[in-house]
Amino acid sequence: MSLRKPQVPRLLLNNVSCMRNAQQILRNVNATIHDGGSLVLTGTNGSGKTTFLRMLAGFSKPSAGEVLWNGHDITKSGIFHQYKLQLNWLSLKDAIKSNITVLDNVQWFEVLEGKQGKSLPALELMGLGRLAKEKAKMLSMGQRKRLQLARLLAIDRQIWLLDEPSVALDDDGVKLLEYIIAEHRKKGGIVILATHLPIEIDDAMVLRLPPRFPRRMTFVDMLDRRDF
Ligand SMILES: Nc1ncnc2c1ncn2[C@@H]1O[C@H](COP(=O)(O)OP(=O)(O)OP(=O)(O)O)[C@@H](O)[C@H]1O
Repeated sequence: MSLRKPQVPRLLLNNVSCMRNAQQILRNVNATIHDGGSLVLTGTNGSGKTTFLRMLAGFSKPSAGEVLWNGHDITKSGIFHQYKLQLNWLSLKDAIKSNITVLDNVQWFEVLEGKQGKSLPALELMGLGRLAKEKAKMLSMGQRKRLQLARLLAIDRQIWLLDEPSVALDDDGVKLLEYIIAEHRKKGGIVILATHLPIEIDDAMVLRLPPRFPRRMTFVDMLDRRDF
């Protein structure tokens, strides 16, 4: 008989609901995530994927249920202070400053983190080494996304919250994204991401959020109907 205590999950969502602007967006969500785990959020536009990530990032509080980190409620201020230092947030707003260099756009975040030396290797891994000394305004959409991913690597925190990380990436970019996610997880990192696009992540839990409103016939459906 094993006497080992059951492991406390790094993150636990216990019957969580979340409101936004007085509207119920998420209802009774449950998830358990251990070190090295990954959760992929899917669902129709407006189903609440970003809301889910924002709640985990602490931008909004659950209206019911609880989010536990190491068994502690993240909404308690002492806990949140420690928890937020584990988070790395990537969203469609990329916070890239156009008039400083690509390298400075990563290094600035790294320095704020009290770290050094990872920015250039991260940019090189993401295929932007050649552009490191250029102003960021030179970057294309996909290159901007690669820069955001280089930041994740340079800052190197445990919990990645990624909102549509593969948007604008080409095939190689998506493969790089899949690679850095796999490497991060091997080190015990956690990756929670929202996406509409296919992405290969081994053993990821997939949570499909239900649509918020009953689906009505759309223009696309009308085009599909032969008798129309
Ligand atoms: N700033 C806001 N204030 C109030 N309600 C909002 C706000 N942003 C989004 N919502 C509402 O919250 C719901 C969920 O939005 P959310 O952005 O989480 O969906 P999503 O699944 O990420 O959608 P998408 O696939 O389009 O990115 C939507 O129905 C939307 O109307």
